[in-house]
Amino acid sequence: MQNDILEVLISEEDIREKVAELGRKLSAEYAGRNPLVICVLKGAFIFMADLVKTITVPIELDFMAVSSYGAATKSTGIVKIIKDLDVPVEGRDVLIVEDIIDSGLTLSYLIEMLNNRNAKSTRVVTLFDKPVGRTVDLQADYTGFILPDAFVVGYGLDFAEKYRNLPYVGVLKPEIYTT
Ligand SMILES: O=P(O)(O)OC[C@H]1O[C@H](OP(=O)(O)OP(=O)(O)O)[C@H](O)[C@@H]1O
Ligand code: HPA
Ligand SMILES: [Mg+2]
Repeated sequence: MQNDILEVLISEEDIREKVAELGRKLSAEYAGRNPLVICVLKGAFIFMADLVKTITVPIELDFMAVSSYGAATKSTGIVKIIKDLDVPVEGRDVLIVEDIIDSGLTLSYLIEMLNNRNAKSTRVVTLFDKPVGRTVDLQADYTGFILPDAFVVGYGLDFAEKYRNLPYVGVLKPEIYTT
């Protein structure tokens, strides 16, 4: 698995520090409130698990599974809901937890859905942001790292369902996805 990585972009230690910093900011933002924290599966599962341990206000969790990449390195543009939320969001302060914002299509779809369901507030925290990939105008409220224009894997991020369990984020060797 490690042999398929061209370059480590962000180390395990750098991720740990950044997650703790985001947790401190979110704890301050949500002081006195009880947000509903939504994990966008599958990619955000590791970030979600690490992040919520650093948030010091009471929260509730829910999970949603959406997919638009499949075994490709470009978004299909079609956001497929694989699992919807279990609880209503009406009147709730919602925090969406994403691993990466690339084209922005997944998030714009989710934000519209939550607005239609009358969430009280919707904020987004993403660990990674690839601004050059954007096809829709959209920004997270909290961002960990800005990434260059390369397909990355690890810390939850996959290529064709592999590499999610790498503890760091790295660039995949192009021959892995071009052959
Ligand atoms: O901004 P975008 O271009 O929409 O890309 C970001 C989304 O793509 C990935 O999910 P994917 O569809 O690969 O599903 P996965 O989380 O199960 O890997 C990632 O986890 C984000 O949810
Ligand atoms: O660079 C990426 N890697 C893995 N999954 C992704 N989904 C959007 N961008 C990426
Ligand atoms: Mg994926």
